[in-house]
Amino acid sequence: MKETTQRVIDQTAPKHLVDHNLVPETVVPGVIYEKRPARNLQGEVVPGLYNAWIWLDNPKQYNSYTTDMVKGLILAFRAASCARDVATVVFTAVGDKAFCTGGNTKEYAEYYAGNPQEYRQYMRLFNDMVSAILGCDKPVVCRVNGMRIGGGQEIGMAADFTVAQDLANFGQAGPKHGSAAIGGATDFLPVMIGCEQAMVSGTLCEPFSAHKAYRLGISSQIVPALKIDGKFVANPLVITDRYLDEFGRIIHGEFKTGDELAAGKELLKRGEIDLSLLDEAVEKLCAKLISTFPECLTKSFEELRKPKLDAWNRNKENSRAWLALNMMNEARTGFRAFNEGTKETGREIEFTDLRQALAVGTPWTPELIESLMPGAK
Ligand SMILES: CC(C)(COP(=O)(O)OP(=O)(O)OC[C@H]1O[C@@H](n2cnc3c(N)ncnc32)[C@H](O)[C@@H]1OP(=O)(O)O)[C@@H](O)C(=O)NCCC(=O)NCCSC(=O)C1=CCCCC1=O
Repeated sequence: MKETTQRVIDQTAPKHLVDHNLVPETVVPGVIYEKRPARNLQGEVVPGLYNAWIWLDNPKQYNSYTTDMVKGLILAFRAASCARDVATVVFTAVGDKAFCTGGNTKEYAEYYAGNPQEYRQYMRLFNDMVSAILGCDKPVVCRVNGMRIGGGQEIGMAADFTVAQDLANFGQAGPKHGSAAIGGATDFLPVMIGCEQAMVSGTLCEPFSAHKAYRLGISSQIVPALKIDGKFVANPLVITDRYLDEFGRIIHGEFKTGDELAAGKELLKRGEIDLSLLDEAVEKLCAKLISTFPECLTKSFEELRKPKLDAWNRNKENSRAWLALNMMNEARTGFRAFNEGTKETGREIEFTDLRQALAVGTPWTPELIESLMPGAK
């Protein structure tokens, strides 16, 4: 730093700083808040400036968030927002399998199923978490270390940037597990990828690859993560070497099939996952972000968030109410099925059985729900 600027700081910066945090501590199990020194474009540490790395830490359950973790995230985003010395927030998760697969289905099935008033309170916290990301006073970079599914995709899309390792899949789970992707996805997806692709993602729940996410515009950068014999290679399960099929349809980023897929799986088994390029890309983006005027940057991202924020604010209260009541029937059934099912029985219900029952006016009863559980005799 120039000596003249340092002199001004010494003479004019207040000796005591007011703490604007809601609570002094932000330590919640399952969420890690870490301040890492910020770096400039040359990769050098900039003394006195940091990036806040907010980690989901529940890798055994694919970094799904429990109620306590939702609270932890709200506090963490508030802490980062208030920290004068924090330039950028990096929102990520532990491990290389999953960034987040949404709400914790065990908690949903064992506590919230059939308990709409409790889920309504949970949804207050969930909504506050999404709003905390969208309202963060610092730019938020989602470092996608692995799959981003369901509510995980929703909180990821609430971030300003998405930088992903290319083995990560993206998608929604709601209508397959008894929910609707109205925790942000139905607000953000049409804005980000257009109505038709949003419809495909939000209703059919077929995951798409990082390469496709990049092509559609959910991610601004992807990097390879698989190393074979010490060399990075693109995700071998996905078509990355050609753009069109013989009929002119886009196949770049689609999942391989047949022998090509089998060969890809063999390669994947042989390799090791290394997220160093992901970290490099994230650090570089953070460095670009601090090489700007702070207020002008803030005004810019606040304006650019508006299409997402407007849709979110328009719908979030209605969504909360609908999701709460849906815990009486479809969510109660779908989340229990995922939680109680196994790889052998399957973890989804027979959807056509339910539809056939409803088509002849069968009411929702506990007996109907039991009969739909995977493996029910
Ligand atoms: C498709 C999957 C994401 C990944 O499938 P696969 O690769 O086959 O892994 P699994 O064997 O299924 O999972 C590995 C272990 O992780 C546990 N797991 C995964 N996801 C969750 C979760 N969300 N909560 C709790 N535990 C989870 C899984 O049980 C395995 O552990 P085990 O001990 O059994 O070996 C697949 O995992 C999947 O579909 N997961 C569930 C996705 C989901 O339904 N998420 C909730 C969506 S709804 C949501 O998030 C909402 C947010 C707010 C608004 C309302 C709402 O609904």
